Amino acid sequence: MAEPLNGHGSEREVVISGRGITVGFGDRLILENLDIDVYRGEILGVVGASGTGKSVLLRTILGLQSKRAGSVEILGTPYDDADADTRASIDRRLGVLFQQGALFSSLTVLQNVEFPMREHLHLSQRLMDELARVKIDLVGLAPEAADRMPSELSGGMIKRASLARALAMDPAIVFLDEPTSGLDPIGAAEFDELIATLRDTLGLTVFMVTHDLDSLHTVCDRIAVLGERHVLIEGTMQDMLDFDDPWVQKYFRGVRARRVENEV
Ligand SMILES: Nc1ncnc2c1ncn2[C@@H]1O[C@H](COP(=O)(O)OP(=O)(O)OP(=O)(O)O)[C@@H](O)[C@H]1O
Repeated sequence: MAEPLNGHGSEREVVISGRGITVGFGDRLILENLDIDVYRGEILGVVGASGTGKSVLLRTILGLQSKRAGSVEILGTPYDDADADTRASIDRRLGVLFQQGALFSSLTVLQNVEFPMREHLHLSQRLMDELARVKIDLVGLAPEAADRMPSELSGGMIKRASLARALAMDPAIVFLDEPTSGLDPIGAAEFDELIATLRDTLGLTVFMVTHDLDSLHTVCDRIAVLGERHVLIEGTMQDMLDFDDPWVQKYFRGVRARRVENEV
């Protein structure tokens, strides 16, 4: 297995460990005997053809999708068999940004960011407001955005607001499902930059499902490719380029990939 590229993951402390993960729907197996490790402080990009099970894997790690076999350990604790209290304390260390942003449309940005705090913490309204405004600032939104409704936000602002909510509980690990989808290239590059900055400043570990070759080139320390119901290969971008598999070659060395390579 490849070393993470940057110093953050050099101790190679595993913060997510999935072993033998098998998930199916009816008679269709999506993931079979899949192993995956995520190291503290790294940004792992999870890629694969459409329908290979990237979102299913993310949901399975989070315990939102039941599996037929396998185990998941998060932050050194077995997650599957954990009692409710242990599970809740792990959940508090995880932040999630789902594919569609998934903000509550009837709540302001501030109220959306406060939502997880309300669920998990017992804080005064004033303190929650203060903390939520810090998160809103952290993701690069103007203070006025706090009082806006999601319908009044651009796509990029929705992603940032969703990220602020994912950061509400000061998570150790953030899961991002296609965070740059629907953003224009400039918005996507800015979001990538934000993710890298947050990783550097907050020491986050990031598990990012993405189709975005720019993101893979610019912010991901390691990449895991899903295919044939398991992780086909994991490693650095160079490992991807050297890997002898038709889909991997086409994906990382295709026309779009060459354009990205020339630009970064
Ligand atoms: N709840 C479900 N019931 C039945 N099938 C499902 C369910 N969830 C996912 N699937 C199927 O599992 C497969 C993998 O889905 P998943 O959303 O994980 O793909 P993906 O790799 O994230 O794809 P994309 O890149 O298009 O988002 C798909 O064929 C999908 O139809």
